[in-house]
This record gives sequence, structure tokens and C-alpha cells, in this order.
Amino acid sequence: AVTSFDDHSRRLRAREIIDENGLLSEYDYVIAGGGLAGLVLGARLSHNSTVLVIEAGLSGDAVADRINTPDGAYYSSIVGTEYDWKHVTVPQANLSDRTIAWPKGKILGGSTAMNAMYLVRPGQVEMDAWQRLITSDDSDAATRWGWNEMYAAMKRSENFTAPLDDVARVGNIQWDASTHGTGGPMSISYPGIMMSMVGNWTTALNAIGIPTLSSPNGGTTLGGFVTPSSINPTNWTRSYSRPAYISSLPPESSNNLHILPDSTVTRVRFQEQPTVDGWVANFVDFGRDANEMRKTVGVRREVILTAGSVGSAKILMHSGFGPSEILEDVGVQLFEDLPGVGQHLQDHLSAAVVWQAQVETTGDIQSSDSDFSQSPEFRSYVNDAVAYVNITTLFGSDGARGFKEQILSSLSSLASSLPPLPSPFSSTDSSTIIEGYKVAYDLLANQFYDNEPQVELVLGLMSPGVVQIQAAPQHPFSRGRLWINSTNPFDPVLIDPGYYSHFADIIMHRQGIKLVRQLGAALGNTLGMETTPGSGVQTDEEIEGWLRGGAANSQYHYACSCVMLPRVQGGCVDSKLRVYGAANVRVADSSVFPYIFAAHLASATYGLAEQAAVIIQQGSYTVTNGAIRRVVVGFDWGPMGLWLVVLVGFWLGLEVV
Ligand SMILES: Cc1cc2nc3c(=O)[nH]c(=O)nc-3n(C[C@H](O)[C@H](O)[C@H](O)COP(=O)(O)OP(=O)(O)OC[C@H]3O[C@@H](n4cnc5c(N)ncnc54)[C@H](O)[C@@H]3O)c2cc1C
Repeated sequence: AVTSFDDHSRRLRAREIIDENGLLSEYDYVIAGGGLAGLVLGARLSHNSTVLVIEAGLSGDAVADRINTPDGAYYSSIVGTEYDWKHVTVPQANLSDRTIAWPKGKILGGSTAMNAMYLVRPGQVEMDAWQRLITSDDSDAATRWGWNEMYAAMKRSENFTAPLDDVARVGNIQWDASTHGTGGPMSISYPGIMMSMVGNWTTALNAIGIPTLSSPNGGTTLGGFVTPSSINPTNWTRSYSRPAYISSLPPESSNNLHILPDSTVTRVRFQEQPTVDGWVANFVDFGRDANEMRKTVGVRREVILTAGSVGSAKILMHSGFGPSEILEDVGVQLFEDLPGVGQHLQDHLSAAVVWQAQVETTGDIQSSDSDFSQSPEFRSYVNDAVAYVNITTLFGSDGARGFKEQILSSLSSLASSLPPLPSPFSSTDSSTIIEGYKVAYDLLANQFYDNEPQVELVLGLMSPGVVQIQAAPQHPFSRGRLWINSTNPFDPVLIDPGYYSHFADIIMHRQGIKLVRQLGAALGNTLGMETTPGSGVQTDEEIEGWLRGGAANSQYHYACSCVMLPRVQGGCVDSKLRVYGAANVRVADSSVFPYIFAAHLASATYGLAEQAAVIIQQGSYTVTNGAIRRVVVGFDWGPMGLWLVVLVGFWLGLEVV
């Protein structure tokens, strides 16, 4: 059955995927990035418009469908391959000058083709706060980002299937089907097998005072639960944006959608003079590599950037939208001085305590090479036991109050106490960005502090012989940035997440590690000796030193590099996802979240992309006097053909590019 599914699915996919020979000269919508959000938008907008999705990565047919491959490679097996951007940060001053790996999907499906498949939504309080941040801009549009609408949008992307009876019993899983959608493109379910250790999870959490969340993903996140994953239970494959949204397209959409893999968007081009609505994008340039001549495609309506939290800010900067001093320094023609592009960058850090396992792990079963280990059900196993804890659980009531005072006093002198933005931003007027920090800090220190989740705990069973539990702070105060430092769009950007640059974050993380150890004790004799960090790391200083020196690494939730905030707060897009200063360019991916949520980010990004499709369909820009006045010469016309095109173009009064 699995084979026929694959064949069927590949046949369907082939309809939309084109090479350069199949390109039209212009499309209603040109979408940069065929990852999570890009494929949602491609599918939704092609219902009644022509759409081109340009994806830098290879199409990677079926490479990511398998969750764990028969040879034992885990779900993350495309990390480090040609399907991974393999970004790295600049050395992190507060992490012992380490550079941190930032894997990111470079394949149709983007990071959903390589992610760990957890489905955890942000809570209602966080979403409603987002709406309030941008109400001043357009209160109707702002409601799109509040809990009620986003909850409906996240559900719209889903087709939920409850766990198998045995899986639910062994894993002690509680769920509430009403918090999920049915009939949507993304399959959401649980693995085909379950480990007994997962069944102990919520009981052990209860023993240390962390309640069980019986209705996960329905607006509250605090508590322990076994969360669903993006698994297709009809064939135990990964459900991700490509099979979910593209393979299931109805024929009328399929005819309108072109997807061009292996092509990097290098910049968006604008008409020479702005209109009253702003700069009008009329072409999108792309190419295979730095040495190949760029091609271009015309835009009839809008350009939508969905290149993710690294790619979208990068494209904006190469297109002349960004901090003026960076663009001038690098030598990119400035269209719009937008200091917030690339700023506000955030991520979750994570670190794991590891014990010898006294029970069987999936890693053990995988290494046994038994018939069971080769079954599709077994190979669908992914970690899914999580808990979200609040400040009182981490610090106790008195400690929580004292820590809050420390944070508030640091924020009261924010403008003067914030270190200047590091080089090359040292001469930047950072006033708008600091205004953005202030509104986010007010949320973190006041509205999210007392009752919202601060640290996530995650159980890991996928290595042989060991059990690990991670702690990951969820609402970091640290802010980072990314920027270009050459005119070549194929050069990597510089990424500085500024990990632990606010003192609160490492303290929060250290408390999370202490809590993990309490949980380890509550799990009793299922765990043997602690091997990492081990008994030599006990005091606060020792734990912090261990985190900085190697243990703390990215949880891969990069976000917020093109934030949706008012422009005077360093925002890049408004409540309709329109880039400030541009008439017809939007960003619609994980880079627009105004702050990082206490959640894994895919579900919120599916909701965001679903909302973006609705907003765009309700009203989009039409380029007048635009694309058709230009002729593309980037293709291989041959020397004679090229001259012919130039002459004919000149005769027709067209601009040849
Ligand atoms: C290893 C890993 C594990 C994760 N685990 C989880 C998890 O368990 N649960 C969860 O909810 N989230 C998880 N995430 C996060 C989640 O997958 C991302 O937040 C989400 O995919 C972001 O969606 P996006 O559309 O913003 O970006 P992406 O899905 O990354 O898509 C961006 C796309 O744009 C393309 N692109 C970039 N630049 C260009 C360009 N110039 N031209 C053309 N194309 C371009 C990229 O190749 C990519 O395909 C994980 C992420 C990673 C990397």
C-alpha cells in the first residue's frame, strides 16, 4: 500500500513542478520560497489566479516522506545533506564563542520536510496579545491574528486522527478532538507504536507538581501532555506541506500553479518611481547559482516572500529594503530605509540532561534490526511527550517574585541599559527597534510572566541505551539580528541570534535544567545514572557554565526577522503582511511573528499562511504599466536569438532586461 501511495503521490506532484522551459513570462503571484508557507499559499491562491512558486532547493521527490528510514536514519535525516541550508551563526559571545548550527530545509516543503513533527500551538493569551500590538494599524485586519481567527485557521490546515487504542493506552495519551480540524490538508496524528516510558511521563510530572493538560492545543499550553505529530496514519509517512498541500490540489488549481525548484530568488525589482501606494514590484529575479545568468519573471499582482526567517529578510535587503547603512555599506541600491528588516531575530535554545536507560528505547529497538524494527508502524515513532511549565514551578513563589523585580528594574532603564547594537549596526539609529523591544518586553515581563509557559520539557527516546530530557526557555528576552555583507545573493547572511544576551534567559534555562533533574528523580528506576552533565555539575554557576560551554543549542525555531509591528516600532510588515514602503510585496512566513511563542512554530505558521491566503484573496494589488513592457533575455537564446530579441524588443518599444 505504501508503494502505491508513493507512486500516486509522485504522479500528482509532477503536474505542477516545471523547469525553466515551462515558465510563463508573468504570473499574478510570484512566491519566493516553496517551504511551509510558500506551498500553502501556492495551493490556496492558485484556485483562481496564476501562481509561480520559486524554490531554491531541489524538488527532492519523496526524500522526506519516510519518517525513520529502514536503515535507521531518523526523521531529521536530511539535516546536513544537500537539502539543508546548513546556516551557522556568528560566534556567540555568551555561548563561549561557539557558532551554532541552524539547519533549515532547502527542498520543496522547506523545514517541514526535516522537522521533528511536533504539533504544539501557542496559547490564547499569546495570540490575543499579537492582535493588540497591531490594532492601531487596521483593527479589522488585526483580528486575523487574535486567537479566535488563528485557532480556526490552524484547524483549517488539519485532518486529525485519534491515536490507535493501544498507542493511547500505552502512552497514557489524553486528547480532545474538538481542538483539531478535520478535512484539511495536513494529517495530524500519533505514531503507530508507543513506548511504555511515555506512559510514565505525565505521572512523573504530576509527582513534581506539574498537572496534566487534558485538552492540549486548544488555547492553553501549561501542563504535561503527549502531543500529536504531523504523521499520516494511513501509511505512516511524514505529512508536510508538499504532500499535504500540493499533492491534493484540485485540477483547477493545479492548472494555475507552477513550482520551479532549484532556483534561488535573488531580488525583487521595482518600477523606477514609487506610486502613492509605495514602490511597485514588477519583476522577480532568480538563478541557479552565482555564476549563471539571472532570469526574471513578471509580476501581474503581487510578490509574496515565504523564504523563511533567514531567506525573506535576505531577499528584502538584496532588493533595497532594509537598514540604509547596511545596504549602502554593502553597495545595494536603497529603495526604502526599513531598519527593522533582519532585527528582532529570536530562537529557542535547548539543552538535554541524559541518563542511562533502564527501559527499552526506540533507539534500542532500531539497533536490534528485528522484523518489528522494520515495520512501517515502528518507523513512524517520533518523540511527542512534552510539558510547559510556568515561573512558579521554576522558581517557587518567592523566587518568581524576586526574579520579576530584577527583570522589571532592568527594563525600566531600557533605552540606556541596552547595549548599542553590535557592529555593523553600531551607527544605526536604533530608536524604532528599541520601541519594538519595549512593547515585547512589556508582554514578556508583565502579561506572560505569571501564568504563561516559560520553559518546555521534552522527552527523547530515540538513541540506544539512553533517555534524555530537554529544557528549552520559551520567551527569551534576548534579541538578535541578521544582515547581508555582500551584493552577491548567493553569499550567506551573517546571523547573530544574540543568545543569552539578556541576563534573564540563562537564569531561566538553568532553572529548567534543575527541574529536569527533579523530573528524572520522579521517573525513578526507569532511569540509571545521569551521564550528561553528570554529578560534577551541580551549582548554579556550574550549570550555567555547562550551558554556555556546549550544552545549549538551537531548538530550530528561528523567527521574527521581518516582524509585524507598527513601523515606528521597527516593524517590517503591517497587519495585512504588506512590507512598509512597497505597494505589492508581502512577507507571509515565520519571520513575521512579533515575538517567539511558547510552542513549536509549524502549526502557527500553517495558520499564518492560511490567513495570508484569505487576506490576499480579499484584496490584492494590480501592477499597471508593468511587466509586459519588458522582455526577458536571461534564457539561453543563443547569440543570434539574443540579437533578434533585442531588435524586436526595441522595435516594439519594450525594455530589454
Ligand atoms: C531541524 C528542525 C526541526 C524542527 N522541528 C519542529 C517541530 O518538531 N515542530 C514544529 O512545529 N516546528 C519545527 N521546526 C520549525 C518549523 O519547521 C519552521 O518554523 C517552519 O517550517 C517555518 O516555515 P517557513 O515557511 O517560515 O519556512 P520554511 O519551511 O523553512 O520554508 C522556507 C523555504 O524558502 C526557501 N528559500 C529560502 N531562500 C530562498 C530564496 N532566496 N529563493 C527561493 N527559495 C528560498 C527554502 O529553501 C525553504 O524551502 C523545526 C525546524 C527545523 C529546521
